Amino acid sequence: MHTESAPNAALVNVENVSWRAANKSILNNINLQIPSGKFVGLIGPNGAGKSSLLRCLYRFNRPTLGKITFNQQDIWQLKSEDYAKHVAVVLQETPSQFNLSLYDVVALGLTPHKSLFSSTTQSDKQKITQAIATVGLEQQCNQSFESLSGGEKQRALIARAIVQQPQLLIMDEPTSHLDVKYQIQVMELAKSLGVTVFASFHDLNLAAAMCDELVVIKKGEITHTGTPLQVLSENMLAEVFEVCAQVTHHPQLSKSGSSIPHITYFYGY
Ligand SMILES: Nc1ncnc2c1ncn2[C@@H]1O[C@H](COP(=O)(O)OP(=O)(O)OP(=O)(O)O)[C@@H](O)[C@H]1O
Repeated sequence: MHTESAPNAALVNVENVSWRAANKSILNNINLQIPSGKFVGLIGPNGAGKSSLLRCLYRFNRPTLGKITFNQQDIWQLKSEDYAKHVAVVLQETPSQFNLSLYDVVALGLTPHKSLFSSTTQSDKQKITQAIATVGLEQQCNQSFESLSGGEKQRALIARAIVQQPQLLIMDEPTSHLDVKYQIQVMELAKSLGVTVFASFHDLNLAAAMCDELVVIKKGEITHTGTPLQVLSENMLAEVFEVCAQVTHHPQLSKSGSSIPHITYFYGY
């Protein structure tokens, strides 16, 4: 398979995807492109279909209709181990890791790249140690994964993704249990990897600050796409999220120098 994409070419293409479960239409005719190298946020109210769409992208849900391509190849035509080499997933609920140490969990990122029974090389060990240092968890290296705090667990899973060296990082609400500092830290860490990221958010101000592009989904359909400035309008917030809000500008500019929208919510409506 191709492993390189030109910057801004679509790494992922979602074409006319619908997904039904329990006799209900959950996703309805989704069309979406995720450009290579961009940080794309998926936002929408509870039950809109964010996790369902992300699950289609990491092959947990098989679309009922339509097609998803990765580097122009249908993801269901790829061998699962090939897809796993290129796509890392960080979820909201940290899975139980059977008494593994933080180091062991991060080392799991190598699994898609290794053949069965092959041993860990010196260079593998270096990659693991380096990733742990990148997320600032050297002190916790031998601690059991289960004993880490929520923020440390999420950072460990990002370290696992760093070791995996994916082209695409999918994150489903990875910060919802974290305090403000870790919310920012985990997302900035994901951004610093320089890979394509597709992440769902509930915190719209965090999404505005982190994302190059936003996709809005409501009742299984995409309603808006564009830059945070284009998408996060007071009208959209009223229509899609049913809140009364004022959108102003954040005092900081984004790294690319563009204005970051900032939402202030009004109460009592
Ligand atoms: N396997 C399934 N079987 C039946 N219904 C499902 C299944 N998976 C999801 N749904 C339903 O699909 C709808 C969308 O769920 P989904 O988890 O994708 O929404 P979401 O936007 O991620 O929501 P939230 O913000 O609350 O996490 C919900 O009504 C949910 O109950």
